[in-house]
Amino acid sequence: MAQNTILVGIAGASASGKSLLAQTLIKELQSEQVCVISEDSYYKDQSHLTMEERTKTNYDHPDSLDHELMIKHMQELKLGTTVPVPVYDYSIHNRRSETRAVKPTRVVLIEGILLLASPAVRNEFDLKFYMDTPLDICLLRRLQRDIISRGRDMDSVLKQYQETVRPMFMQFIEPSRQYADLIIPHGGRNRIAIDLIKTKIRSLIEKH
Ligand SMILES: Nc1ncnc2c1ncn2[C@@H]1O[C@H](COP(=O)(O)OP(=O)(O)O)[C@@H](O)[C@H]1O
Ligand SMILES: O=c1ccn([C@@H]2O[C@H](COP(=O)(O)O)[C@@H](O)[C@H]2O)c(=O)[nH]1
Repeated sequence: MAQNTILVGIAGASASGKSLLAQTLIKELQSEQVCVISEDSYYKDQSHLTMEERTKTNYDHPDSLDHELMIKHMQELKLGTTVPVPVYDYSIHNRRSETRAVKPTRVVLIEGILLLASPAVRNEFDLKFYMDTPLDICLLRRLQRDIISRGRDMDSVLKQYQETVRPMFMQFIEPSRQYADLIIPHGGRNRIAIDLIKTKIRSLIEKH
């Protein structure tokens, strides 16, 4: 039996442009056969911790993510099942009580920092991309984004960057680059990469 849902992974450093690339593809493809899930949705539930304790979590280590649930959802999507994806709220460092129903569209884009770091997760993907944006550019974009959209201040972003974001990038994310099928430079506005990926996705939708 032909596989119905194709899973496409977009990995890379925080603020490398993964989400922008995924959203641009969704907007420009204008197809009901494509949707996007963020790995961030699968940060573990932290309701049992105080806000102060939550700020100390290492959100760049694989242990902070419920990859088991994510893999279960990836496998269910491939079997044609709609899945309840958790909704994550960065401002409280926790999941919200509601979930988002994601249907098994022909192509499901999944974007996240640690998608290629473990064999169990990366083996579920049919196509794997890695956003290869220089780290200093990522830091500048993260500072701006986290202050404007994620309820953070400059001191906390810089402290977290030095204590966990950069070290975990070196330990887990950068070494996972070798597992990508395609490496994308210049961030989420790389027009040639966007057009090539759109052509590939359209051909997958048409073959269906
Ligand atoms: N090529 C680019 N040029 C300018 N800004 C960009 C570019 N790529 C991403 N950004 C901006 O940088 C920030 C981080 O990008 P985002 O897509 O959220 O990264 P990620 O999903 O990898 O964490 C966002 O505010 C986004 O609009
Ligand atoms: O509560 C949280 C959860 C995550 N983070 C940071 O988010 C990034 C991953 O998301 P991107 O969209 O790829 O940037 C990761 O580096 C975590 O440090 C957080 O700060 N707080």
